[in-house]
Amino acid sequence: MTARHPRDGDPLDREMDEALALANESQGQGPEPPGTETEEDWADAALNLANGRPAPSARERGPDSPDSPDDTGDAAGAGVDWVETALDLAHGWSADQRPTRDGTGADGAGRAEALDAWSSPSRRPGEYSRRRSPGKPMSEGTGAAGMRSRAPAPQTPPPHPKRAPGPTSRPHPPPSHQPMNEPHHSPTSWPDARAIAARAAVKEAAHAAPVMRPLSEALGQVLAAPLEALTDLPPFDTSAMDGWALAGPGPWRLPTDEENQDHRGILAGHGETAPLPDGHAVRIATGARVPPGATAVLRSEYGTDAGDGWLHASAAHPVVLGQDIRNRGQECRSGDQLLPAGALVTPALLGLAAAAGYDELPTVRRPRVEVLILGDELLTEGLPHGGRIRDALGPMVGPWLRALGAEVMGTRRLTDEADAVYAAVAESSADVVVTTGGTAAGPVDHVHPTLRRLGAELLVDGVAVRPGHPMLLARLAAGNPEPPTRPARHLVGLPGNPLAAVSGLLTLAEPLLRTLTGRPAPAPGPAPLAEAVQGHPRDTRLVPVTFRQDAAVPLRFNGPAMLRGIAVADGLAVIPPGGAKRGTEVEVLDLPWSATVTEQLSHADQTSRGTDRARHGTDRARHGADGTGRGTNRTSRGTGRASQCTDQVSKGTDRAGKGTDQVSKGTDRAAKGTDPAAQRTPRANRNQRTDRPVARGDAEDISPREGPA
Ligand SMILES: Nc1nc2c(c(=O)[nH]1)N[C@H]1C(S)=C(S)[C@@H](COP(=O)(O)OP(=O)(O)OC[C@H]3O[C@@H](n4cnc5c(N)ncnc54)[C@H](O)[C@@H]3O)O[C@H]1N2
Ligand code: MOO
Repeated sequence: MTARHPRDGDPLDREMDEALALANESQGQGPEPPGTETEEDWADAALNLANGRPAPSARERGPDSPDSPDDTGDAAGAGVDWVETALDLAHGWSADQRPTRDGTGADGAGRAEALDAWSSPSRRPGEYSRRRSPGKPMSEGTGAAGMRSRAPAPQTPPPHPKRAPGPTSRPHPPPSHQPMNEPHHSPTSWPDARAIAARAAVKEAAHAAPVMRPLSEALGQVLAAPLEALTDLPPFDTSAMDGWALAGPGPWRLPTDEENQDHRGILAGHGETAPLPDGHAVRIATGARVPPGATAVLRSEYGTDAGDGWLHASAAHPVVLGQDIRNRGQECRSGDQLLPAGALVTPALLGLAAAAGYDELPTVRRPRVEVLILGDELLTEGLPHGGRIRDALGPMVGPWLRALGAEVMGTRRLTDEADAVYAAVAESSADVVVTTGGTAAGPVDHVHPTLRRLGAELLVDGVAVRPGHPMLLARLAAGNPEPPTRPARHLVGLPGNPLAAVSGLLTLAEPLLRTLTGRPAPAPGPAPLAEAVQGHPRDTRLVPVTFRQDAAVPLRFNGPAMLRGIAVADGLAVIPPGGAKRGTEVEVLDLPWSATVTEQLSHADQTSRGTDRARHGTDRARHGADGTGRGTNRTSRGTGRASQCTDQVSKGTDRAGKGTDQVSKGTDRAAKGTDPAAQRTPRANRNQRTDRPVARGDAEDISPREGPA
């Protein structure tokens, strides 16, 4: 699905994405990235780093420079944008010097407005866009058939001119054979896109009825209601030790043989026993119900039964009132809230729920998701051949969505035919349809036309993020062809470039599914960068990182079409427009790998029992113990991962060492409360599951009367 009309998009943006990827890989040889400095600096640095050479002055370069952009295949026309501007600035070209796509110079009449922008090279990209994009964004009523955009005004500078709306009044539904898509309009900022995705399905989530699941099938689900204790815990006064239950001060009279029908004394599981008279003792086991009248428990190693019918406490261990008795209700009283709605059902929660009297749990219904893979060029097996490549997203997206809490109904591969895509989306019974590929504006990119034919509402149409900017989120109308009573469905359009698809998963699918699965938002997890990362001047970048000593180390192979970096990553660092210097605390998005591992373990465990029931249970447990897994993920950060990534990272220990310095400085500052980053949760402290509200029952509560074990 790669054939494109030359006027449709941003090949130069993509070229710059690749340049950014290369720049990161070769930072050791290049200048420090400019951070938030000028766009010209950024363009210079990116290009030099990408080309692996020191930065010459702009005047040293000319139109014959090897990094000339004239091989990009982009038509000029509406195609002028900040990247071209940056390239020209980097090359020292003026507008009329800049080579055109056909190599003949300025492009003629259609170019006039664009050329106007070149006359002031110090202008920022938004200014060019503003001058050349007088039209309203599509969201303000461009009349694209059936499509409305709710995307708020972007925080980033105004849109790329190619995405600025043109006249889009088109009859509804448009013809399915429409060869070319509408131009993109203004991208939504990355934070706004995530916020919109998180809010998009609030109504649907609220109306979904909880599903009662037996404890054996509830692992990895989310509680749909608070977990309230159905009993006191412990439910009765309990002996904490093997020994004797005592009444009053000693020595204590032991039962005679006649009285002591069971020489083992009171065992766990026995019903209520006769009251213990003052001055008497009786053998008792750990977990047994303490008899009425007992005032303490004496551990077997602290007392002596001399065989004369009397029990003596050792002088070294004087008996304290109530010692080694766990009082009824010490952990909770019946009706206490143990965990809030939204808590992830972990193995520990299952244990607690059982202790508190539950046989089954009310869980949030998992959203049903269908994955549609678009692209005639994709092979499902064997080696790439004849211009065709392996489908990397089919095997990846479904499991990723499961890890995010979805029930994946299936993954279908579709041909690049408009009607096939339309039919698949229209007929899907999924709550969320996730497509891959076809989001751009080429002749066989059918996602936008399909949404138009369906009268979908575009909530996000392009995001100011690299990679992944063509990603989209739409609400599919609940009317025809569906029954009107049906809740709205959503569609997440992931771009075809594999890392761009990952970016879409984390930017749009994760917040959408988080709402639909009732999970709380993860606490922000900033980490200091072990090295500087080049930024895009206008868009957020998501860069695969691994952790070394809690600093985020950017990984190589982070180009839009590459998965090699993300495959060894611990997370995706959120690099703000303009870039980030070494030591800067940046947000790092977690990857749900460990949940997938949990799924596999669960699967292995269940299938070894070989029952249908087990298969069912595995399916249900599939998205795994997110929270517990995260802890594991984080603790492994400084150890195994670090060695694994030695050849992944572009810098030696020197840089990382400096990064570590920055970490400790950051920590110091945070401790003093002077650093704004201290407002957020440092990643190092996040093993404590800050993403889950703390309920009363979370607090450790050890009876002061229970001695040390
Ligand atoms: N003229 C323009 N062309 C492109 C633009 C643009 O703005 N203007 N944006 C580029 C960017 S950025 C991306 S990302 C892609 C998104 O395009 P689509 O979502 O329409 O995806 P495709 O064209 O179908 O595929 C893009 C690329 O990815 C490969 N691909 C697709 N699916 C898979 C898969 N399942 N497994 C592995 N690889 C896949 C496909 O072969 C293409 O190479 O558009 C750019 N173009
Ligand atoms: O390169 Mo695209 O940004 O991969 O989305």
